[in-house]
Amino acid sequence: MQSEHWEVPKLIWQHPDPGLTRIEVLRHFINHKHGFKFKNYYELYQYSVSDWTFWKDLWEFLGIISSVPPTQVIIEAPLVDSPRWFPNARLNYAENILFRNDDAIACTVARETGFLRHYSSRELREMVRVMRNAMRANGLKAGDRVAAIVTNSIDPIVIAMAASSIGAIYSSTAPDMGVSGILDRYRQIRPKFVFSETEVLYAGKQISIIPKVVQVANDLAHHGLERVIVFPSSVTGMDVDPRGIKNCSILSAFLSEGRDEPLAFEQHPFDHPLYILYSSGTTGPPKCIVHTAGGVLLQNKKAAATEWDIRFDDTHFQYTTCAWMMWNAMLGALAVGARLILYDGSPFHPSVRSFLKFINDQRVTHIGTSPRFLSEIQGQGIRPLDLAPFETLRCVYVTGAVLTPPLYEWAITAFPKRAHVNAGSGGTDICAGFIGACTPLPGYSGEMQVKSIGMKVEIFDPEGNNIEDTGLPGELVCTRAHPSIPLGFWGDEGRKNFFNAYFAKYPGVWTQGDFIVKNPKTQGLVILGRSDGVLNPSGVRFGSGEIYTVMDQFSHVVDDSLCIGQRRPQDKDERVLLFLKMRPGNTCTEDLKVKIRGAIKTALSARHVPAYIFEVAEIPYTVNNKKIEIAVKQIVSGSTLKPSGTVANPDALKLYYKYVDLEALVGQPKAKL
Ligand SMILES: CC(=O)CC(=O)O
Repeated sequence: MQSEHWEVPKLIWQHPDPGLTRIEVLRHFINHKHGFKFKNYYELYQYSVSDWTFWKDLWEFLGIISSVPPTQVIIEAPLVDSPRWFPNARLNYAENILFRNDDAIACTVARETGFLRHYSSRELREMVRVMRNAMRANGLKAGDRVAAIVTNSIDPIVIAMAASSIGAIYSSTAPDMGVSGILDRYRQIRPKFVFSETEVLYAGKQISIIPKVVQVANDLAHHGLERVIVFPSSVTGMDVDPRGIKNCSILSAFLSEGRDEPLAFEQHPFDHPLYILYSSGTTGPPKCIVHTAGGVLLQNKKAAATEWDIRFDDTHFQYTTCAWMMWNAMLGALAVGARLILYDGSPFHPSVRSFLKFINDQRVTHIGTSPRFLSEIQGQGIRPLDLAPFETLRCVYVTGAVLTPPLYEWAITAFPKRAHVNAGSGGTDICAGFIGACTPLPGYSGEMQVKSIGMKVEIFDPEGNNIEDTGLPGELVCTRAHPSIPLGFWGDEGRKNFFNAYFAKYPGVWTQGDFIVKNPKTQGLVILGRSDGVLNPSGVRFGSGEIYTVMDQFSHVVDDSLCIGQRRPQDKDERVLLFLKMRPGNTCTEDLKVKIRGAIKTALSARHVPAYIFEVAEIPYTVNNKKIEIAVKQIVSGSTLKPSGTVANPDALKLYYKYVDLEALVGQPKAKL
């Protein structure tokens, strides 16, 4: 769509008192400090992406705790070389996250069973102290790796903060990941310790993960692992017998090995490694992305404070596993003095109604969720506001996939008007956001509001021209350094894989792999899908997100959908295939297909109409709840794939092989309408 065809979508957000927002306070802070006269977010943003001093301003504004404050902001270097930030500063990440030391609740652990346990910030620090001392007694030192197989509970925070207090590097996976997925990751990073829970509770089922831990421990013993530390889940509190697991202790025994020393935070450079996260490739070994302590701290505290406006004593609930970067990112809320809700389990068990009431009862101020969750409750005909008033709720942040306009518009009526429904996009690659919310600015249906402060995001055409003001879609790129560019990939000799992952497409420019468009009328941004999943029938390029938006109209009968392009070696052109997973009791009738085709034609164009629509039993997802489009596209185009441990339901991929030979299956494509 060219610039002149864009419209201003429905207004869905307007702050009643924009001057009170933290991002506005940051603007005044910077104006005052430098004598600038920036009038609005956009002027502040321009400064943030053209003058490195912005990041020092931000450091001061956020009150980053350091033993040596920075004097120099950056040693400039090409992005691909991960420029050094704040080279002379010394700080500790955990010291910043655990800055509160009082009786206010820092974390609340909750489970499907109704289990609830609060931890004050004083208790949390004490747990970290004991863990740190045990780790030190067992020889953990800066740069060593500590890995975990854990649910979202208090334990991963304690382990990660204790590791970080020493300068060790923390990495976690969720217990639902398969053995090969865990080994693909941890064999590469060679952890010294692995911490693991022994059972998991999900959708009412208690599952022992001991057999998995045995396999992981025995294998990793050949890859540098010195100790396995197991503990029962906080819900069951069951006794654990560590005898079948190599080099294994139970947590209480491990903790008793530490000396009684006070909590201390070792001071390291800003770019000291903190976390290893994994790229969610659905085939091939995962890439181990090494993130820096200072970069993650500055970015995640920035987002908590200025993007979501989380404040001291607020309550933040990000629904996530410990395998998704949103777990790491949510710790930014602790760094501003808020409480975290740590929930693990299904949001639908015993019922989504009780889950929503729990959010209300815990007086949550900020929820982080996914479009999938919202569309599920919408599809079930549940409107949260009918269940509870959500009196404290101020923000509903949605990420992980595209939040479509119908879902946006439903969400603003489903939650209180005061709650800022907004969407953001970034990724594991930077452990931060590229695009997100700006509370004082108006928000429009289907659009993310702004480029995040400090993030020089542009939209490129295939030749590398910036096309963002044309209204045409292109590649999301980042053309300037920011503090959470990772150090690189673990074990990536010569940085070859790092280069190929982000810099092969445009020289010197970070390519994120998202297909994006900007509405020139509002400056709002819309992710249309992953750029390697772009659909391209007869030369019309569009993202699957556009089809999913239309599919929201059918959410009462269609549970989920997957839209991909098929192009086999013998095909002259690509064709669009749409797969539907129906809600129980519904089938994909010819009549429904006609309605879907008609809706797509009306909303988009005849060129967007799928050549085929099929009912399938399952849509494949990654363990981080992302639809797997690329692997399905490859399968239906004739490739045979070996799914990686990142696929949550690998058997679902098998359902798609039969669509390679479509002609045998259904004959020639029908006329489109
Ligand atoms: C912030 C994000 O972009 C999170 C994700 O989708 O992985």
